Amino acid sequence: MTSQTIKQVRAYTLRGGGADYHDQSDGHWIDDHISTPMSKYPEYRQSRRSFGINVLGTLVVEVEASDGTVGFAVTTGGEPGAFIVEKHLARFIEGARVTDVEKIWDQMYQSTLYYGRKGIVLNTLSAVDLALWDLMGKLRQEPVHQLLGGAVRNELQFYATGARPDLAKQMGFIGGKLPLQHGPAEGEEGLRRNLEKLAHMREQVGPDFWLMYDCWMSLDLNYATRLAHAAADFKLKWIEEALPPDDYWGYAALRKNMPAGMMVSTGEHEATRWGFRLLLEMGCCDIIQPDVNWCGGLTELIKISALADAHGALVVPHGSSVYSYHFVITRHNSPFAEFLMMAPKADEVVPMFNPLLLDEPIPQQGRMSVNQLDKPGFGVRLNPECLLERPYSH
Ligand SMILES: C[C@H](O)[C@H](O)CC(=O)C(=O)O
Ligand SMILES: [Mg+2]
Repeated sequence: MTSQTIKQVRAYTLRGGGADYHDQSDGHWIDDHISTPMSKYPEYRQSRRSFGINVLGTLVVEVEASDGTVGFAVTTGGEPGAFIVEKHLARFIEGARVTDVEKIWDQMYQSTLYYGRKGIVLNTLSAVDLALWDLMGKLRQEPVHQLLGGAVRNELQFYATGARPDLAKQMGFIGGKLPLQHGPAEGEEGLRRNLEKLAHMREQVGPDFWLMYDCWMSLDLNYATRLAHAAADFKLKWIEEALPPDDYWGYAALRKNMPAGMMVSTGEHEATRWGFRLLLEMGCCDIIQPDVNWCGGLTELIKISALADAHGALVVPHGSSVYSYHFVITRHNSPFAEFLMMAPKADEVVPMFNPLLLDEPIPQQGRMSVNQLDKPGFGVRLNPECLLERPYSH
């Protein structure tokens, strides 16, 4: 395999679900009055699609080795991501050895520093990196979790994110994370509704099931502190992404303000070892949540995770489907994983990147055996019924 080089890299886009899991149709819980940084504008409060949460769509990156074997990965990045891959990053990938992941990562990162560092550029870079890991696995006929050092346990355990933790409990998950629906602009009435929802769910699921609130960057320090203290009565396990991702100082203060036993989690919109270093060194949170498809891919996540381990923080990746599963099963400081409920009513388990991937494993009774991951690479295929477009080529 070491002699294999990369013949070609190709970038495609897709609309409607897939890696851009916010790109859903009307009536989906994920777009039903969720608190966001845009909620202060009443006209953008009811729907996140109204302010363009789904404008990017899915990006698919394929890398083809000299023997014709193809690795691929997906992310959120759509057409701008496709442009970056085809017009800029391709020069560092084509002709390189398949195993040169560190060098390719470094060249992609350093060459985009002047317009990158986070966001869409890092999403795109992540997809290239993950496609290379998929290709290495396929060429070696080994699952990626084996390339990462091997599973440290026989199964993954999941909590579910969605509007119905009560149903998630019946489906065997270990916890349920609700989207916070009302932000500071909705005042005391909104705060009361948030707490009523939590109280109702606590009643439904009993005292021991984990309940969390995902605040999607939408609160301020005062509101988040008040919410956390009031939510302690209903045994909220953690408060997630309460503040804007650049407010490291706010997170550090929030963590100090937490009621006993409640954790702060964040990081799904953070990227690279340098971004996570700030979160960890400033004591911003107990759990970091890098999205494997956004934070820099696996090559970077290995570094982020080691740093978190040294700081005593857990790494529970945001979403990321198979890209998370293959990593989490190999790390002691990633004791459980997230499953995003993509059924419109959160009432059944469907694959997270539905409909884009074939063979995408799903939890059964909130668990996934390592055997479900024992296929070469990430073990998934592109669904030929999803019509991919290649907007640029080089
Ligand atoms: C439910 C959240 O608002 C968001 O759509 C997903 C997320 O942040 C998470 O799964 O975590
Ligand atoms: Mg979140």
